[in-house]
Amino acid sequence: MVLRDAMRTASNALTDAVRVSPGWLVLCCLLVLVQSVLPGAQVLLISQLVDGLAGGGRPWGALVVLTVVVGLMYPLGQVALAAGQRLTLWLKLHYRVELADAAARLSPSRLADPAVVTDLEASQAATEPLGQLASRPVQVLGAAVTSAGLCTAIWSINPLSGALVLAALVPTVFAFSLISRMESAGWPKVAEQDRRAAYATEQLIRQRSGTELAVLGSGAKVAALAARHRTAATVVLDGMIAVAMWWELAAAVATALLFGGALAALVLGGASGGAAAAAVAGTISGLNAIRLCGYAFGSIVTATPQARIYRRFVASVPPAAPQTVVPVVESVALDNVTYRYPGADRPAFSNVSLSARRGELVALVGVNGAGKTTAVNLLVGGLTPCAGRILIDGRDAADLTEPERLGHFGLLVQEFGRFEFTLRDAVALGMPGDVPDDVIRTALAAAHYDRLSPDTQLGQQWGGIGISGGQWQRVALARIHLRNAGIWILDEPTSAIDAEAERDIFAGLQRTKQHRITLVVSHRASTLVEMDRIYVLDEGRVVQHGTYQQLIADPAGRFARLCAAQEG
Ligand SMILES: Nc1ncnc2c1ncn2[C@@H]1O[C@H](COP(=O)(O)OP(=O)(O)OP(=O)(O)O)[C@@H](O)[C@H]1O
Repeated sequence: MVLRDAMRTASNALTDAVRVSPGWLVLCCLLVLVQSVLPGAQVLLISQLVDGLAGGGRPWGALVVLTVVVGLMYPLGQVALAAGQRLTLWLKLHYRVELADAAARLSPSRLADPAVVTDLEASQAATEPLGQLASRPVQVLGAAVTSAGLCTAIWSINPLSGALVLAALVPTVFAFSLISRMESAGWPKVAEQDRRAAYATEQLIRQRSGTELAVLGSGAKVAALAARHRTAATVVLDGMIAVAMWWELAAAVATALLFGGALAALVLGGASGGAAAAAVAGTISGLNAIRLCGYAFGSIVTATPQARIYRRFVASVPPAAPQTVVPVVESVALDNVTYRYPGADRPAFSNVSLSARRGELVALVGVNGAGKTTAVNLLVGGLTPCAGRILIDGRDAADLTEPERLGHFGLLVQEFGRFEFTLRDAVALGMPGDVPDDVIRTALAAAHYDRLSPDTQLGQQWGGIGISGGQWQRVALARIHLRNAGIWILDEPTSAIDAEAERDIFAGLQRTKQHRITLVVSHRASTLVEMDRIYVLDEGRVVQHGTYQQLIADPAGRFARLCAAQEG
């Protein structure tokens, strides 16, 4: 099983190397193969040289060739190493680019699955060992050729010695199979602890969370959490190294005994002095080859689980489907929709029906946990209803492909991205393809943020400018203006924006509303006066709906109580 999996991993890595960097792979193979026949040749030449000298001759031929062979070993080894490193470099680049492409194709519904995010992170970590994988089977092959060459050379002197030299490979391969199986079980635990430690460390070094922790004086607590996870990972690793050390020691002793047996068989078989000297030199080369073979084989087996996660993840992401923005949508509706989060004991969203038509400004309002974000995720397809339908222009959204469905929406989420690119690039993310500067400027003006040049680099860490939370929100809003899809979903679109600009932004939405359906998610009653219809959500149900005036007129209603609580 371990062997079969390792062979599949090795063959996949070689296939990738053939595609990505065939030149370096071929050079690597050639150099390693040439290098691997040298120890066998060395044995024969030493035997001839020593026996020739003992016989009183001057074996110049053997001496010259032996000098060439020994002289070639070191430079060939160095060049093979460099070729292997270059192969690794290009493969690593290939895997990183391939993974970034796959991550860019992830749909919101897949991103909502925590297992997908875990796999993505594991795949990211896998690009490093994966890059090194292709040179490993070449090294194993080289070691096998070295052993076979030595075996043949020594066999010609004494067959039993030759067989023992070949058998000396077995303990190492066996030990590394066991070590690798143990490591395959241990690595996921190490990776999990490392992931948690990295997350905690990130909180310390990210500007926003780091500042909050510094102000709270609680950085040390987070550092202690990170240390706890790192320690747990280190303990698992340390245990694995201890076990591996014993297995390697046992294999080394068994190998030494087999080589010793090979030498003893030579002596008992009455070998000449030259043969004995050659066998000793061959033993040293053989031990090196076996050590390298064990290491390379172990690396393949250890990387196998990571390679499997990487390949499964990349293969699971469908090819890019171009998204076409749909600029005109007549209606959108939730039709009796129920949704229960996996593992939750009751639905977060129960039998909700609501609708909006082109030209309407519709609000979803409710306290924390009322179900507003769930409603948004159901609409855009991040979540799939347990019952009921989402209708876009009367058509069940479940019948649309994910890119088709997403093309209907411009979504401004509360946790909008603060993309520290140039202002042009940060806004141009709003729509596919290249966007001319005048279109970028128009979008920024619509979001009331037109005082900076599109060339401005955002983010001080890149030598650019720092901008405020409200200004970031306007950049995000400019992306929605640029996208200009038929349905706009704005989740607290002005939460970080000052009252004056907020008024302007809502007046702008009101003025241009006939072109689209606008759904606004908000807690704040002051922003809702402009709305044509308001749905009040409570514990996952629509408890009231109507215009602002209708809802406020019922002092016992949920909406009026919500407003009163906010004003109070
Ligand atoms: N991933 C999740 N798994 C399980 N339950 C969840 C998940 N996300 C939200 N919930 C639960 O679903 C309910 C509705 O949450 P939702 O995020 O939709 O509320 P919300 O109205 O957007 O709240 P807020 O105003 O705080 O953003 C809550 O009870 C919440 O605890």
